[in-house]
Amino acid sequence: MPLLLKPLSNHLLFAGLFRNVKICRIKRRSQGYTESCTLIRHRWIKNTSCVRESSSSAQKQNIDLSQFPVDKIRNFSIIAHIDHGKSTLADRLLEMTGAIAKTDRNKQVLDKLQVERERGITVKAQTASLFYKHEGQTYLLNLIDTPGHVDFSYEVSRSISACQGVLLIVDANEGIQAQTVANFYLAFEAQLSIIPVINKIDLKNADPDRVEKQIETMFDIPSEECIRISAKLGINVDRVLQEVVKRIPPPTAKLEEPFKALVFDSTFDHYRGVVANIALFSGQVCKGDKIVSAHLGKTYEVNELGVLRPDEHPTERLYAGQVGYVIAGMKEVKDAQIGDTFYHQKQPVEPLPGFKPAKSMVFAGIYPTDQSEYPSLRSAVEKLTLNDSSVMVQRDSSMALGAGWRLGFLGLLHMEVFNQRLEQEYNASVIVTAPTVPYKAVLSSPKLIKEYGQEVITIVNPTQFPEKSCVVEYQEPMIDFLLNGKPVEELTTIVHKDQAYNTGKAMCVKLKESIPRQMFEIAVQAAIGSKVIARETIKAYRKNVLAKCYGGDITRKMKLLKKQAEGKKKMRRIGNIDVPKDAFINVLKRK
Ligand SMILES: Nc1nc2c(ncn2[C@@H]2O[C@H](COP(=O)(O)OP(=O)(O)OP(=O)(O)O)[C@@H](O)[C@H]2O)c(=O)[nH]1
Repeated sequence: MPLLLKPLSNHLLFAGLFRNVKICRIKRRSQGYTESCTLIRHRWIKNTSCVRESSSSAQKQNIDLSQFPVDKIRNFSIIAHIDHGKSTLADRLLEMTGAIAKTDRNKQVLDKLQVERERGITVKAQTASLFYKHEGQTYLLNLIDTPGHVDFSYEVSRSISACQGVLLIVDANEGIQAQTVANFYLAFEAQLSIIPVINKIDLKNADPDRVEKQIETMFDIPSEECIRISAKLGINVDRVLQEVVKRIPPPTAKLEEPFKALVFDSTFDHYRGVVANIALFSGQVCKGDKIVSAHLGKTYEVNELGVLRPDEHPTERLYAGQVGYVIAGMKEVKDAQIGDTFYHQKQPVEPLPGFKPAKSMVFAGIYPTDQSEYPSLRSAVEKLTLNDSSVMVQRDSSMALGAGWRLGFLGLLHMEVFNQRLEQEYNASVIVTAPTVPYKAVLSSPKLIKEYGQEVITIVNPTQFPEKSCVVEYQEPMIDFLLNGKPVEELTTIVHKDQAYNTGKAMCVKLKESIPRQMFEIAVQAAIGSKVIARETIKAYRKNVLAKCYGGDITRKMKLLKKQAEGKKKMRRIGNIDVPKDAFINVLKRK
């Protein structure tokens, strides 16, 4: 029986009725902005996206992207530590370029997911194309807002692959934090132009001078290159756009070469199948073209393509250097994997390198609460992992809970957000087992070595722990402590992953208290592998031992300098940092 919907006065019927299908989508207008909702089995669920008020200039007019040759394009990401103001700055840039209306309701527009709005954090990178007039020329700026939390850093590394530059936002009060450093290095290693932006200068405790010096010391970027802004109040934000045009180079894409595009993000739309976000490295593509996925070798016909403003805005074509979306009848999740390359059917190209797989740090089992819901949960997990390719998926089963999966996440917050998205976006009801970290076991039993085909195995499921008698040793993840980027062996410690952040933070604080200030600023960092999880900064100090030594008594001056040198000898040198023995004792005693 078709389900009948009675349109309410202030509701707008969006997608019609499907024969024998109890799913309907409507848009309802509430307090000035429009929300799309999905009705499934007589239950209202809020959809993942909120369509915000757009400005009149951003109404769906025809956009001819051919007027933007490569030299009129700038692709950039906004990167920063959590809460330093990336999404707020993105709002201002969208407003200033007319993509959204300037109203109090348009807050963190690029945080489209319900989970992002509820938690007030970004978990998915989002793209928006802006048109910006500068010195009589109109530029196409493609902005990607990224998450700040370490658990979503995979989003940052993927976004960076579609860009030539970044805005590195630093809070004028908090200064450089762990993810500022980690994200800086991601951009630096990708050889992108980095524009430091000191945000929140309106705060009472803002100290932009100090932050400018930090940026100069840590990243070797002259303080004159920093832009001081208040994203909240819109102070000096216009300068950010001017500098994007001036300092970020255009993409090196060539229009005359065959079409080649990198899939840097994908979502699954319940009605239209896979929507792939692509960055065009060369050539052009238009509606009706036959494109091939290099990963699967499958051919698809382009049904729709366009730019994100930040909502989908169809266009006729996309050209080299541009960033947009493409819908090509891909109904299966595996049809558009993130990192895949698309090319024209008749012009095969060498695929782009794609992305390094993410390394899972936390594992948990996920099972449907009711086994009859296994097929629908499988489809939900597949669709969500298309949108979040950093989740590792392995089939699993348990005597008590039945068939399910063992999923690998980048951290506990990542795990929570994934489960919340399963519930909110797919109406899934799941049982999640206690999270564990991956362990390694060095096997001694020849039988087991033969069975696994190797001597060292990784265990992500506690039930697969081999018998103690068959194992030489078990290994678990550990933190290294870094002083100005150099590891300190003595402080390397093994802790449970759950306690890694707290232990790392506490030891960084203790080290900061114990290491005397030196002639230069010192970054004390706790890291797991190359991932920095906590950080403290020891400010620079310049002690002039000759300050009280008046006149030209050279022997007295020599004595003072010798004494200073002897004092330094007592300290252990690590790289270029002097660490007194007491500092080690203090920190280790604390354990
Ligand atoms: N006073 C002041 N507050 C700001 C400014 N910019 C952002 N904020 C506030 O800082 C908080 C975090 O801002 P967001 O824009 O969500 O930060 P974010 O970096 O996008 O956060 P994540 O994406 O979760 O990492 C919000 O409460 C903003 O209102 C500013 O210039 N001044």
